[in-house]
Amino acid sequence: MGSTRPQRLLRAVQKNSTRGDPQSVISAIDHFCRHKEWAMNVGDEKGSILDGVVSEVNPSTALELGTYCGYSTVRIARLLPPGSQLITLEFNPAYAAVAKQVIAWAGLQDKVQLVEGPSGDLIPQMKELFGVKSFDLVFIDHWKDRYLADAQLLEECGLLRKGSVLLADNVICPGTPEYLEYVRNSPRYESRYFKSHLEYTQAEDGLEKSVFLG
Ligand SMILES: O=C(CSCCNC(=O)c1cc(-c2ccc(F)cc2)cc(O)c1O)c1ccc(O)c(O)c1
Ligand SMILES: [Mg+2]
Repeated sequence: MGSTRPQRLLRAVQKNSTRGDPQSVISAIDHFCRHKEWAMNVGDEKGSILDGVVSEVNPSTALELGTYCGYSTVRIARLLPPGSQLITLEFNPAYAAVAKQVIAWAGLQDKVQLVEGPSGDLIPQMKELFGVKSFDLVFIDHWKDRYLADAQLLEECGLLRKGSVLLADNVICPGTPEYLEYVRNSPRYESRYFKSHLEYTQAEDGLEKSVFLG
């Protein structure tokens, strides 16, 4: 049984970064993806935009949809103030197993709750499972055809408050047309596009930042 790409990415992290140093973990993954094997992390260019939004929001409670190998989980968690929590949902058990180890290697396991399962089932359980009142920030980076359904589910479950920020990856490539149409036309959101590139490539992509108006 050969190794998978996420397993090879994890080995590169353990080999080329310092345990407990999130920045070195981020750099090791970016180097691996740029020079060895492309992988669907948000990457360094869009990652800097993500950092800016996280720092601006300074969330007490944040949610990530789509953990993959934990790259954006580490980017977000390293910027969280003491006492704040990041909950990250991953459907794929193999991805979750690698992400857990990447997050632990970075030393951020105390700030992160990684939950395995389908977002559509888990979102309605956030209040009872984690005592979440509402999310200050939601980073959306999972199945592109689940973005709209899960944004509306967050609204319906009362998990967004006036000022909550949704930040969505891949709104151009692979693309999330129905989600974009919704947040850009709904009176309940103030939406803005951050033009960038698909991770580690020159293809256009970008992040959409949408503030929930209540
Ligand atoms: O992978 C998933 C769905 S979650 C990952 C969503 N993310 C993406 O798909 C994603 C994709 C791309 C991208 C890929 C190829 C291109 F040519 C261009 C762009 C970029 C991103 O930044 C992404 O976030 C999954 C689910 C259930 C399973 O059982 C399972 O095996 C796998
Ligand atoms: Mg993505």
